[in-house]
Amino acid sequence: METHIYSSLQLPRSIVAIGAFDGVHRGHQTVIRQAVQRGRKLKLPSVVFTFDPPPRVFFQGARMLTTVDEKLAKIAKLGAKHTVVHRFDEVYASRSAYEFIDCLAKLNPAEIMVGGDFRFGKDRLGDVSLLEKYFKVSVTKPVCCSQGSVISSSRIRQLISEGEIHHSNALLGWPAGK
Ligand SMILES: Cc1cc2nc3c(=O)[nH]c(=O)nc-3n(C[C@H](O)[C@H](O)[C@H](O)COP(=O)(O)O)c2cc1C
Ligand SMILES: Nc1ncnc2c1ncn2[C@@H]1O[C@H](COP(=O)(O)OP(=O)(O)OP(=O)(O)O)[C@@H](O)[C@H]1O
Repeated sequence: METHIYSSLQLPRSIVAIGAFDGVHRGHQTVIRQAVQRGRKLKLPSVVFTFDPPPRVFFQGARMLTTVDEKLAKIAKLGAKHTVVHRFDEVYASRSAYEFIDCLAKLNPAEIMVGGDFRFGKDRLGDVSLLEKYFKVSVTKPVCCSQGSVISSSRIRQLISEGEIHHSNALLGWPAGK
């Protein structure tokens, strides 16, 4: 896997998965795997576009589940060809949804994979329907745990804070630290 930390990447065509991907939990794994599989099928490079720190860590001081290196190692295991890591800071967060779309356009995505609740740009004003005006978008169905609730990094953080390590590992889909 080629990693592009805080640098821009330009590609003639690609398949892109976007998200904070903190923990690279089972929901994230599904989004990323779909991009990897689609890329293999269409013979296009798969790109995971992510942020460091995760926006929720930056804005809300949430506990980070994986360091950027751990996150990159997990994404590599899932078979992505490239990972772009964008520094998430005050300046980046103030970029508009349209500026983010311009940035994605440099990757010439044939398809973009995200979950239905994906938001982007200043004040989270960009959503899936805006993205769909510019690109072909595939929305991954929510991946749920055996009890039926949607898996999220927030839920895993809560379980860890309650000492529910066994349960949090089940939602992560790989043991903590691996
Ligand atoms: C250019 C850009 C600007 C953003 N600005 C904000 C913001 O002002 N407030 C906010 O809560 N999140 C902001 N975000 C973070 C998004 O809400 C979201 O967390 C991010 O796109 C990752 O998606 P995910 O949380 O679904 O993984 C921004 C994201 C991008 C790409
Ligand atoms: N359980 C899930 N099933 C399907 N897609 C998901 C799931 N969780 C997240 N995604 C998608 O994966 C990408 C990255 O999501 P993100 O990093 O915001 O995860 P999250 O678990 O919802 O995080 P947080 O709880 O911190 O908001 C987004 O496109 C999001 O919509």
